[in-house]
Amino acid sequence: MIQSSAVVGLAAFILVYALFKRSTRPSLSMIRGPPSPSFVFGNLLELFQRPVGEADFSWQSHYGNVVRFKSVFGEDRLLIADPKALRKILNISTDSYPKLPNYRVLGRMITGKGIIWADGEDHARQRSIMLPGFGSKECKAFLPIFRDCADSLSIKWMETIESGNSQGVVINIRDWLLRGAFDAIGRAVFDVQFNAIQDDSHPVTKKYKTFFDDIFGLPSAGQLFMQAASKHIPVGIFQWLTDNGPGARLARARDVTNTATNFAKELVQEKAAALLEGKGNTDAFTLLIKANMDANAKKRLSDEELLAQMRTLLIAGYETTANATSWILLELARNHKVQSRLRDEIRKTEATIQARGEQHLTMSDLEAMPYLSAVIKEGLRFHPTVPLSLRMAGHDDILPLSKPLLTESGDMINEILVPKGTEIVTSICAYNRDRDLWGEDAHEFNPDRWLDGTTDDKKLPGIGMYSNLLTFYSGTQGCIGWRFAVIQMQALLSTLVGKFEFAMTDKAKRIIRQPMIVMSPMIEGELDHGVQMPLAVSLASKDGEI
Ligand code: HEM
Repeated sequence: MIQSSAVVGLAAFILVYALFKRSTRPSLSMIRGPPSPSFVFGNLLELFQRPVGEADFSWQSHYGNVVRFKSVFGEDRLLIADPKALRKILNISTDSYPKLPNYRVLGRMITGKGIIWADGEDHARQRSIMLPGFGSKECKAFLPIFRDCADSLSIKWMETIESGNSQGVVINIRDWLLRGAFDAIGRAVFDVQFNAIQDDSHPVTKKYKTFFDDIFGLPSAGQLFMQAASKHIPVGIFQWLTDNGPGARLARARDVTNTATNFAKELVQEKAAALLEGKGNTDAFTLLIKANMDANAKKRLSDEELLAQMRTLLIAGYETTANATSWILLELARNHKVQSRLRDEIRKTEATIQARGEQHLTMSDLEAMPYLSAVIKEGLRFHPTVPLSLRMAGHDDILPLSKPLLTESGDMINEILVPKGTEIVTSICAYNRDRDLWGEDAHEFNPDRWLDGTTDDKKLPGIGMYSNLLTFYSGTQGCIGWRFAVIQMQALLSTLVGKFEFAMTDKAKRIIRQPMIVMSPMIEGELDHGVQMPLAVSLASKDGEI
């Protein structure tokens, strides 16, 4: 009784406060957008309860690359996919577009006060210590680890196919790719053997395996409401609520935090001791600790921040890459010609390696495979694993637009005034499907666009970490692990597509892209079975024919 009165009281306070705040702010009413089906939830359910991109693409095609939609209690938010506007937000005026304070509280709950939580100078300081572990040379040096993981996965799939008494079996490839990504992160970033491909009983892999699904998957209307409305709760109180509040999702997050913190503490101590003895390894985290030891006192990360970076790298690095690779294999299963052409390129590379009298692919081999690169870029464009991110206007600002935008009054404008406090969805998935950038067939999976001149770097807007894609975000908050991810995907795809053929199953035809911070595959009608991508897998013929 007391609890429900408190909830009603809190909701009433939020409503009054939200209406007051809104009445004192300049309006966004000139920007067009979809009608809101509900005063309480606005358009949030369309955006976060439907498959990824459905709302973004439909709004983009109706209203253009800047869309006004409603958050809770009729509050305006913007969805932005316009390249020039995004460039200003992410590359030019980053400090004017901070992360949302209430979402930072959620970030702190999941990773601690690390780089995902940090903003402004704090963020720049943390990032400068983390970057040396993820340079081009460092990531290329991880190739043997990625190859090993791909080989171990292949052995498991071969065993499954052989035990299936037939040439083909159905394998939940997403589950295996997740195990492979754990092992890759474990060895390359932490120099730890999780051995998840062999057996996923390590306490860390067990706790993290369904982390995103358990905490962010299939959010109820109430949860979405609370996430958005929490902006009106003072940060200290919201923080206390996430640390102590009831609810299975919060309890799950706290449980994972405890496991991860214990794991991180041991490892940080071990690595620091090894470095002091002059025995440091070349895993990314050792490089990070070394950079920290070498930094001047003002720049140095505290012990708490070091632990937070470990949790951040663990969380940021496995599901993203595993899902991205799964989505590409789904496209190959759907597009046999693409799959076959990729396998031809892999066979030619294998022949070159044999002719050299060697066994393993090198970075130069991978870099000399244009079709593999085109398939990966197209997969990352078409299925961006992190489909959106939120930012807020720190002060009134003017955003330039790449293309004139039609307003409610019928005028065409070339820039928009964004009032201080406006929450902005930077739509990675909508930017990646913009027809002006990627061509009329932007909604089709077509690796050739990267080879036939359709995507002309000179015409693209100069944002993103990789090939003008927004998939790894952009600017000083762009993904630091993008090279790590791309090389891992190169190793995985060249090994797996060389050895196996992938085909659709009845279930795979019902795969949908579920939003859970990352974009994960689920089967329509089987959402309660969790994340899965069941594909038919058989041995690929040696001559590359399917
Ligand atoms: C296909 C794989 C990946 C995708 C699509 C991806 C995507 C992203 C995106 C969109 C962001 C920006 C998030 C935001 O600010 O809201 C980000 C940040 C980040 N990513 Fe990745 N990521 C991937 C793999 C990785 C890997 C493998 C690592 C590390 C091993 C990693 C580490 C990070 C870190 C530390 C940040 C925070 C950077 C900062 O705030 O300065 N990511 N990633």
